[in-house]
Amino acid sequence: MESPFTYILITLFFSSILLSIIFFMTWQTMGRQKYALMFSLSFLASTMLWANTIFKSVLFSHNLYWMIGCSISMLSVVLGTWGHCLRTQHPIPPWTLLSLGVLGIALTYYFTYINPFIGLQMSVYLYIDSIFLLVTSFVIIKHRKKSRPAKIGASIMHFVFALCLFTAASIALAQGRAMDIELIKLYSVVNFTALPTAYVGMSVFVIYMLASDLAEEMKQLAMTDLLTNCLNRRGFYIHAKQQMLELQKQGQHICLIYWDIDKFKAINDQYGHAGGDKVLIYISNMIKQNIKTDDLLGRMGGEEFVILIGRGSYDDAKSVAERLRTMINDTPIPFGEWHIKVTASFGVVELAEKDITVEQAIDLADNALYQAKSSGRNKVVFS
Ligand SMILES: Nc1nc2c(ncn2[C@@H]2O[C@H](COP(=O)(O)OP(=O)(O)OP(=O)(O)O)[C@@H](O)[C@H]2O)c(=O)[nH]1
Repeated sequence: MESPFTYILITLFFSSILLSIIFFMTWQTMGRQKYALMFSLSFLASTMLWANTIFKSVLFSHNLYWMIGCSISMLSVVLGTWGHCLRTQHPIPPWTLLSLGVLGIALTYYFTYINPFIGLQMSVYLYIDSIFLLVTSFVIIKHRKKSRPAKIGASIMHFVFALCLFTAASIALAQGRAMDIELIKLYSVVNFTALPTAYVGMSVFVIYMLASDLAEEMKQLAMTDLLTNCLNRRGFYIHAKQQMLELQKQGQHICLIYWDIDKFKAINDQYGHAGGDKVLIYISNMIKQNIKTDDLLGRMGGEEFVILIGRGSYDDAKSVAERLRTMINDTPIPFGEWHIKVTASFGVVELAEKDITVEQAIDLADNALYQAKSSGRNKVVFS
């Protein structure tokens, strides 16, 4: 009859294989993101770690088994942390992670062969593993200002896993230079109860986090205009409602600007659809660069755009439209050997009343735009 620990190890071995396969498939199906491959390799390393522990007494001497286990464990956490840094575009350089991993292996080698010290031999690499997990926990939660539940969960699970490793390491260290059977028993209890739970919990939360990344990406895609990368009509309505409340709370003076490129059909006719597309992309980028990051720019369809802005006064807000009109008028757009001359007309409405809706504001601004068009184009009309 094998010890119950062996069955736990076998379960961990198979769980790690499955996790490695899941992340490999994620890598293949989610645009070959490097971080998913790193996670797959990290779990593959864990698989080898559990296999090494299962077969330890059969294959290797105790010290060799320990060195192999410590090296694979380091490899696994380095790859995992590296993956999380890639996912969050965190600037920690990979060589820092690798150096810390190599330091863990070197110290363990030193306390195993050169200056045998059982407490340090067993604990140093676990302490370093827990540093990696704490770094990962921090990197996940710091990624974006607003954390989603999946990220909070994944960050907490990495923290819990780090805490379990830290506890196991501290029990091992308490042995001192020689082995202490009672402490080894306690170490095994932590190793085989808290650690597997934290390990599986952490892995599941990472999968949940990647699924939630995908959901977020889909949501963004559904609200983005693919040609200009601005918000589309749906995205604009959703964001504008929240933004209006936010700007009202800040006591800002809000304006909605509805604008439309003049005689766009003629541009298409003269320069082809590609020329028209170039004009749409160029102008929307130019506008994005010349409004504040909090201002919302949306493409309502065709060559019609809308901007929601908040400023200290209505005069400031209204002057934005005139500034943008002049800029478009003064900036011929390079297209092949040509420079396309473009103008645009603007309708502007003040959102002075608190209970005005985005839809009503757009209707009013659209009326003003219509007047700008019918009175000669290339002008700004206030509602
Ligand atoms: N290149 C390109 N053209 C588009 C796109 N969407 C709509 N259009 C074209 O935009 C043109 C809009 O023409 P109209 O609505 O007549 O407006 P206009 O020619 O700008 O005239 P005014 O608005 O009155 O100044 C149509 O020819 C559409 O085919 C697009 O994504 N790319």
